[in-house]
Amino acid sequence: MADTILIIDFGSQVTQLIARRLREAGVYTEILPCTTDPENIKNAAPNGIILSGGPNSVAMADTPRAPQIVFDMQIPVLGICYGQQTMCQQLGGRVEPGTSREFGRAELDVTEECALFDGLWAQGTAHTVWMSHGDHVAALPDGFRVVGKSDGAPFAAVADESRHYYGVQFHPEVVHTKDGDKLLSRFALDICGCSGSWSMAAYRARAIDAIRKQVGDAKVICGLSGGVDSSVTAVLIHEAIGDQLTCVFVDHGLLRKGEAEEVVRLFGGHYNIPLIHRDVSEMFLERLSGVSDPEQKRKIIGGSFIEVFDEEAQKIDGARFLAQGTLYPDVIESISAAGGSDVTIKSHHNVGGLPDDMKLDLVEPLRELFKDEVRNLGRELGLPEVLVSRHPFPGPGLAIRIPGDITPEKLAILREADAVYLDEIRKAGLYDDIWQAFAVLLPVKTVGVMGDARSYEYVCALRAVTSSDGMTAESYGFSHEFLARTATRIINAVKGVNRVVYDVTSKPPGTIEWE
Ligand SMILES: Nc1ncnc2c1ncn2[C@@H]1O[C@H](COP(=O)(O)OP(=O)(O)OP(=O)(O)O)[C@@H](O)[C@H]1O
Ligand SMILES: O=c1[nH]c(=O)c2[nH+]cn([C@@H]3O[C@H](COP(=O)(O)O)[C@@H](O)[C@H]3O)c2[nH]1
Ligand SMILES: NC(=O)CC[C@H](N)C(=O)O
Ligand SMILES: [Mg+2]
Repeated sequence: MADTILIIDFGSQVTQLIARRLREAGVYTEILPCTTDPENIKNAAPNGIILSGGPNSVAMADTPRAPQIVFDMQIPVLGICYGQQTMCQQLGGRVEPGTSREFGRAELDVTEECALFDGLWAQGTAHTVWMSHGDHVAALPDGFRVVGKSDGAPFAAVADESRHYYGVQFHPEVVHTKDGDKLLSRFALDICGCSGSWSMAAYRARAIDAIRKQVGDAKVICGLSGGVDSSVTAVLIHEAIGDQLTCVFVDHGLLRKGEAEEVVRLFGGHYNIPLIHRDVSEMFLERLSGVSDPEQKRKIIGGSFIEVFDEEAQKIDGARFLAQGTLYPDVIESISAAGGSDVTIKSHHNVGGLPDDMKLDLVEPLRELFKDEVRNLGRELGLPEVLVSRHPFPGPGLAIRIPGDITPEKLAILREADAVYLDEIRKAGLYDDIWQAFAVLLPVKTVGVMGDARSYEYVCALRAVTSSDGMTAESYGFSHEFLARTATRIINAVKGVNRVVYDVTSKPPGTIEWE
């Protein structure tokens, strides 16, 4: 069994980032909700435990606490934000509510040396950290001492080295906390004694094991879009269960130009996995006709996808499972997690857009990973680089790139404009510098002058972003010359567009897609 750090989740938006930082440090992690049965904590046999942040207030009655077993196991514990607060209170300290709020950047003064900071942050130095709290620890339990403070948190870092207990009010897991990753790695490797030898190869082995256990000798169908996530999912599952797997590629009429042929060629050519190609474009377009609300579009698409998968499953005797390339960002944006803090931003078709009465059970081996980790897993599995480094393309396709209602005419215009845009990006050698690029067709017509005549046509917006995991993103800084050239080519080549604009919004406050 690998070294394990257990994360007890109190519902923070960034709990998964703790897991991710530990994976980067070569440490295997498991996340359990704070309401878990204490037996599960014992059975995980962790080397150490991290208590996450959360939206509740320790100062209120009936808010979650760490199961007592956490403190009975005599292993190192690190409490982060809510985790620090509840740890201090449960061990005999006190938390004060709502007097000194800190959100965003703060300065941590290291007031004393401690094992957690060893070799990293010296006494008397100050460091930029990221805070997000209203409550703070106001009295320490026996055995603890303060080792760092900030303006809003007199007990911003605390330690009881004899028991190997540590607490921080700031969030070491977010990139805005400088060297926060090193702090977490120090906790896992030096304080908990993990070896740091866990890797994507180990993830692959564990995932394959879990897939075999879950599906037994049943048959599985896998929704394959030709994108990175579903390709990695399919190859991983194929490695686990071989010919029990059939892939289904759904052509919903919302794909990009030439995409269906490309998927069949890219995937069909490389792998020995049966691939069913279903053309259901008429059904999708009919159901979407006249619908302009983004969430309604997403629900219709999610439901229709499942209908097609159900039909295909029935044709394959005994197919009980549906595999999807769902990633963690799809999950966090779509549903409210155990702690109840996550708000719904948009219903990703494969999570929040799923119907309630699903017949197939889900197999989602990538559900805890971020995009760049999936790419590394794909490389580990030997997928070709052209597949692994493809830009993401959303399941609902062009439907969420045409604000307002969708018509065959608008789809045709968008397909052409998008193809020209991507061709220009490839020609300029920029494809791999950009995380995702696409065109959007706005439901707005403007006046232009073309060949001395008046035109009255749609506006096309171009979007390109850089990102590492899609959770945050920045608009890509094209040269003006590139944008002007591309705009000219789109207007010349695509009938129905007479104006092109570039979207410079980052995420947040925008999202990557327009709906
Ligand atoms: N056209 C499609 N046919 C079948 N399944 C699909 C289709 N589009 C999406 N899916 C399913 O929905 C999942 C989520 O879609 P998503 O776009 O996030 O992933 P992807 O297409 O595999 O990868 P990428 O993010 O690189 O586009 C996919 O992994 C796949 O299982
Ligand atoms: O498969 C998907 N089904 C969806 O419903 C969906 N919505 C957004 N996306 C993709 O997710 C990433 C983040 O997008 P947003 O910033 O727009 O939420 C970007 O890469 C988006 O393209 C989706 N992918
Ligand atoms: N991010 C957190 O864990 C916040 C903890 C608690 N809700 C507070 O405001 O102090
Ligand atoms: Mg996709």
